Amino acid sequence: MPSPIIVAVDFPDTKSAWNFIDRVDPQDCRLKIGKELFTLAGPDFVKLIQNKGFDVFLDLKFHDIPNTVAKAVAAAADLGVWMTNVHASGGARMLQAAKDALYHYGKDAPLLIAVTVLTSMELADLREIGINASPLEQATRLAVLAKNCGLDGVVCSAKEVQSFKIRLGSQFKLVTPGIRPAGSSADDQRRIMTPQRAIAAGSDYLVIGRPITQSPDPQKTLKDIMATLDLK
Ligand SMILES: O=C(O)c1cc(=O)[nH]c(=O)n1[C@@H]1O[C@H](COP(=O)(O)O)[C@@H](O)[C@H]1O
Repeated sequence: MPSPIIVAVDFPDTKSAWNFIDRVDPQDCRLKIGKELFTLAGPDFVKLIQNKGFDVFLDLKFHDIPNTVAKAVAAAADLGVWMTNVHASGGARMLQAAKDALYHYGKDAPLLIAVTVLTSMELADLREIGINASPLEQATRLAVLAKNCGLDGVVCSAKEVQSFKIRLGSQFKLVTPGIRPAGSSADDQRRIMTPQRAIAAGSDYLVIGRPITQSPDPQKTLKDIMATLDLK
């Protein structure tokens, strides 16, 4: 069974990124390329990683007017990535435009995932930006919107997964960052859960960065985390 772990390859330069990538096995994880490395190294870097056999989640969290997001999502599809994402808070017309842009790619289209409430945010952060709902309420509102617009799933906290699986169905993919093995630092994350509990709750994919990328032996840490998971 393919690994549910997506490693967030967040590094300040390509040399350190390659040093990491060369030490992990594409059988054991997929790789997420985000704003830092994509800004530094661009599409060619993504292609090189794909050529090494890794599925790539291009995490650029597009959030703009519908036309701009549609074009950006199509550019991600042209790169041949496995998964890409947009912010659900861009609204229904933006989400629909993103979905429509992938129509012509058929089965080669990347999975299109909407970010709900960032896992670094808690109640007080939502209040600060004028949202008077709990993270669960706000994430639910955005996840329902994403599902109604035909997206493949959402990025959410593992704390929301149990409720979302019931409400949104088993086919709707739940991608959960904010994953921290017991005893590791939360860093800037707020709504966190252990890998074992996140999988037990129903997460489809675990996004894990620093606990693996900063490990002296990333492949061993990856295997250790996989050994804790009860995969069905
Ligand atoms: O879309 C994401 O991947 C994402 C959404 C979210 O709500 N929270 C979140 O942490 N992420 C990403 O997941 C990764 C988490 O990294 P670590 O905190 O190092 O495990 C980072 O690359 C974030 O950009």
